[in-house]
Amino acid sequence: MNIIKIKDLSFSYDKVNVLENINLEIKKGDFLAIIGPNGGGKSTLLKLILKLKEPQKGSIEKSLKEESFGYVPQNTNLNIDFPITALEVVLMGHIGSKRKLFGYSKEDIACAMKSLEQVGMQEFAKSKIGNLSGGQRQRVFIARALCANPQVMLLDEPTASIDVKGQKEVYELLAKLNENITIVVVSHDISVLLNYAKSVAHVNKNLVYHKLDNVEKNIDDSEHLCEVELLSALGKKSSCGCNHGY
Ligand SMILES: Nc1ncnc2c1ncn2[C@@H]1O[C@H](COP(=O)(O)OP(=O)(O)OP(=O)(O)O)[C@@H](O)[C@H]1O
Repeated sequence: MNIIKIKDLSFSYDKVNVLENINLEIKKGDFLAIIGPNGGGKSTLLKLILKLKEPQKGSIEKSLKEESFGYVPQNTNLNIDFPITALEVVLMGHIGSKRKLFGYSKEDIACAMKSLEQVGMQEFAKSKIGNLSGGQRQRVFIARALCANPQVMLLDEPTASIDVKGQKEVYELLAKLNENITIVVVSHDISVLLNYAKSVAHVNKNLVYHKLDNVEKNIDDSEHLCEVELLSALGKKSSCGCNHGY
């Protein structure tokens, strides 16, 4: 079943075309990696899917209600020096949350604790967000999106500035969540990511889609291959725009 169907989509900022004739179908249960060079249009594509921007040409059809889509943005607007706990960060994402004068309801807190448990961070509920590692903090942001009970989760570079061990932990968590939730993740950590993804969309103004089912995915994540080399290792070709002759 298609959850998202993008047809002939184009988008420009101030007449500069960033996405051109994009076609993509995202199926229920997919784990889609969106990769591509800096400025290639990946974040813009996520924002269009989330209706944070409107396409100038083409269409995006969704078979689920808007509230079924959870979003973990690239730069969470949160000052990590602000003295807020992991639990409070998660509570901010609880859709039914009605902030009371003296705190949140028991149900809100139970729901937030459940989300923290899902990401393995329950024991850090009372820790200040600034005292957590990058990987732990990211898991808290994922818990915040989980609190709204999404069927699809879109994440924009969830492992930026996290070490390889932390990256793997985040992707392993996403793979576990993928048992019930469709995952769409923008990332530059492709050597790690491709070991978890079921399909990959390479975005550089245009979009090239590869299904990764039935492909040997034992990619050595200690090697830092470029996107074209990786896709080529998977037996695919890409038009990524690097100087590799494709
Ligand atoms: N609000 C904006 N106004 C004008 N131009 C923008 C705006 N947002 C992004 N752009 C431009 O659109 C292009 C695509 O940006 P986008 O953030 O979608 O790329 P990206 O693939 O996510 O990049 P990165 O990997 O660096 O995060 C870039 O050239 C960027 O400078």
